[in-house]
Amino acid sequence: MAGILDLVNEANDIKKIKPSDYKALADEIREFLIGNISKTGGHLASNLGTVELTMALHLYLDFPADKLVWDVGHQAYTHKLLTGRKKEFSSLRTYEGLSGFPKRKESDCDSLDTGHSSTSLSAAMGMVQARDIRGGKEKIVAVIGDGALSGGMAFEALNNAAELKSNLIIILNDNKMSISENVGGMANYLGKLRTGDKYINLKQTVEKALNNVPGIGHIIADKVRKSKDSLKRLVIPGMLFEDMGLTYIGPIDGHNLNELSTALLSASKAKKAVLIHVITKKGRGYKPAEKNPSYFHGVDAFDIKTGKNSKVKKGITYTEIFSDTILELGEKYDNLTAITAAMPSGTGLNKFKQKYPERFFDVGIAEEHAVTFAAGLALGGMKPVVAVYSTFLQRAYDQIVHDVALSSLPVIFAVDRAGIVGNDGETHQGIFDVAFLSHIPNLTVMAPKNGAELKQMLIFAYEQNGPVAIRYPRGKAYEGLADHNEPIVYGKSEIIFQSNIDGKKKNAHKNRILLLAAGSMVETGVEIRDILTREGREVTLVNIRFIAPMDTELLTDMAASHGIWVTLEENIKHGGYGEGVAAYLFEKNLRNIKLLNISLPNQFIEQGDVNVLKDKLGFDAVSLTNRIKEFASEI
Ligand SMILES: Cc1ncc(C[n+]2csc(CCOP(=O)(O)OP(=O)(O)O)c2C)c(N)n1
Ligand SMILES: CC(=O)[C@@H](O)[C@H](O)COP(=O)(O)O
Ligand SMILES: [Mg+2]
Repeated sequence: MAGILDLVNEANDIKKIKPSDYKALADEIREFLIGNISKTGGHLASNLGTVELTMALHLYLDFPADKLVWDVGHQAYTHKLLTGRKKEFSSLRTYEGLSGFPKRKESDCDSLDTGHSSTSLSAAMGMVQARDIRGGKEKIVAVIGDGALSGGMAFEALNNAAELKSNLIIILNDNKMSISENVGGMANYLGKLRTGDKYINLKQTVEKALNNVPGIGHIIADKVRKSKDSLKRLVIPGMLFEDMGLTYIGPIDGHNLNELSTALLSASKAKKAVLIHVITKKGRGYKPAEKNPSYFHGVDAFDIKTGKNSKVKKGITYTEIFSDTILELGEKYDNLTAITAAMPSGTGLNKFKQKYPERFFDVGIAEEHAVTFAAGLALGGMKPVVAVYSTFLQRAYDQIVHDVALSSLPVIFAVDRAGIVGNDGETHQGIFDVAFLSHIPNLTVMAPKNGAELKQMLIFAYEQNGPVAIRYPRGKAYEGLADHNEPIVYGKSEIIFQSNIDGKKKNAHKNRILLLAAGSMVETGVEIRDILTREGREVTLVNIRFIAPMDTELLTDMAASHGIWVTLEENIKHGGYGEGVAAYLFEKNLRNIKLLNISLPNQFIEQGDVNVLKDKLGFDAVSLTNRIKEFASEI
């Protein structure tokens, strides 16, 4: 029997149902989310917390004319359900399926493509100014979480919001959580607001009290009402926002449709930025997620009854190796400090946090600050490790250049999720870090061939006096080549399999293949070398270890004995290692060497299972071997 959600989905408009059905709709949405995400995986807790909020927004806004801007956008599943995308939900975060984030190409009700935190206010403000220039009438609302509000961009936008002369509604969705517990001064401030009285009631209470004062009471009330500031100083809880030129409304119950609708209506009248502070519960409606919203922030498929992950664990991950190694280094060196930008769990710093709380820093969703904070720690004699996802490190480019590399400070960047990450799609693929790191002077950029070498590299990085970035992929660590563990020498590669360069075969040199593999591509290189060797080709496989500085000594040696070079890297082509090798060959006038640069295409890579994406990109060992054979046959 079609449920209310189906009615809304067909009508593509929540306004078509009766208010008496709202509660049932919310229940149906929650049941649908839990049922589907238990199969596909995804961001469950945040979405369970924003069901009523999203419904209220859809009752207030008229899509697609009005604009709703989600921050991060991981909590927009209900928005997608209310805008006709219910039937695609089983394809959530899969290749060519529904994105886990707002996507304008998916729906004209998605106003901004998001995935990275703290962008909503800036974008919404731009939309407001554009509306005013056009003389438009559309409503514009941004929804930002308390975690995202800890991001620098959000503060930059709030600072600028005072300039607005027309309506922007900012919904602050406060559930006390980022991925882990939210941190910082703003989190504390919001905590005070949460426990404070509601502004609307408080203001009326004060005015009523003053009016009851015999004689002069109503005069004071009148004065106070007229002199807004003193009233606000006296009663308003959201002083910080008010003093910044916004109007603050709240805190209100983010699960109460009436309160939400009243606040939206009240806010819509203001010709300025209005911040509505809503209190929600992350994970609401599913006990395991309510109890552990951090675990259920981003989940794989799970058993609804137990809440347990249905995925069978297949070996240790790079993140777990990082986590254990940092713990060992922390034990050995009391100047080792660890920093995360609101992702202690995802980056594997939870154990370090437990054991060395005084040397652990969660700075909130603030990658820029994290890097320069690390520079400060290094200047103070510490050895800071910034654990961060490749994609989020993009935020801190200038801090790396200007605050760390310029002074060659001993900061270690543990760049996790480097390469194709899969289901989070374009906004999360870790494919740009080699391009934006490897050209920075003084910065060493490394990539381990397997889990054991990640440990070796972290220990090696600790012993360096300058900044080192180590990039490694999401997921299970490669366990092959365990017997290849020669000590790391600065700037030097590791020859894994050396072909017989003394062979007397005709044109041996010309046809001998050199595979220069970086990080995760060494594993692929082993498979490629096996196939080619079985077919009688002479192949040397090198684990380059150092993306920067390049091991030019090795390249010079190999030029004398290998005529076909292939670089293998899991990052975009431009600014990659392969382009560096091409430049080297050109500068050295080594025209007889034929170079095939195998990297990811210079494009955004959509969502999907990592292996599916690699197949589609022809990035699997067999496809790459065929490309190499075709290239070699043309010579
Ligand atoms: C720049 C950036 N850093 C880190 C992340 C990872 N991340 C995704 S959601 C999230 C927490 C967001 O917390 P909040 O805004 O409060 O939303 P909630 O999940 O609580 O609804 C983080 C840190 C990100 N998306 N972007
Ligand atoms: C929405 C967001 O940015 C994070 O939750 C991210 O999806 C985490 O990625 P991992 O699943 O790789 O930890
Ligand atoms: Mg939150």
